[in-house]
Amino acid sequence: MAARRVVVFPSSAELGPALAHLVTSRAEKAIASHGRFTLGLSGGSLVSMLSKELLALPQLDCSKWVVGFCDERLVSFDDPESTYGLYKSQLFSRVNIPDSGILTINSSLPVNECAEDYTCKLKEAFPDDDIPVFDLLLLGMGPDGHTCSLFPDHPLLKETKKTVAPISDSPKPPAQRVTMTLPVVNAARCVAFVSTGGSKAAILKEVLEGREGPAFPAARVVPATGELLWLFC
Ligand SMILES: O=C1O[C@H](COP(=O)(O)O)[C@@H](O)[C@H](O)[C@H]1O
Repeated sequence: MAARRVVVFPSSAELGPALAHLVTSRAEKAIASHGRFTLGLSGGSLVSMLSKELLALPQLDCSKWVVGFCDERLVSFDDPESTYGLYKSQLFSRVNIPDSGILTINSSLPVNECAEDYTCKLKEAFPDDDIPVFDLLLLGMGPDGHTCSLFPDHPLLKETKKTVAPISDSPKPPAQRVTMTLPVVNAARCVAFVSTGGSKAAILKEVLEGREGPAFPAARVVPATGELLWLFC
């Protein structure tokens, strides 16, 4: 297990540029080592912060990026809840990432088939890995300690075989989603949580310091050999 690094920023004005630097420095390193950069994106508050910060960079070359989704809501891409839809309008449409480098779900499928289809897409994108190994996963954490679409006390926390799982009883709407499982998250080369807002401070303390009772989903993110970073303000 690699060491965890926790960085506290006074505000999102400082956290944002550090996040952009993390992404571009990991991209540079990955492309130099294996010719492409594989990035897993979360939704929620991360979308606008990441998009704004990456677009503010003087130069951004995404031509060798392969982007997947740590979780995705099963809604059409033009629905305001669609994580892909939000990134498309705020980021992908403004940078040079090829369409073939964006691994979207098929939102017209029923949730179980959608998860199977996304599993196949990841397998095709990572033909040499038994389990997809992303260069960088950017995760959020909800005020209940959830991450991806892995919620407290949910049976999906125990999933060990699937790389992508369906969920149809998400306590946070929309109810139907697909999510990377903990084995994929914990196989990444680097996992970075981005957490902003005082409302999450109490739960963050419990995630970082542990608590009595079952660990929160976010606390179960412990990359086997990769790095774990927490960026929060
Ligand atoms: O529903 C979701 O929530 C989490 C946390 O979102 P935030 O708005 O509290 O940052 C997010 O990471 C996940 O991708 C999303 O589907």
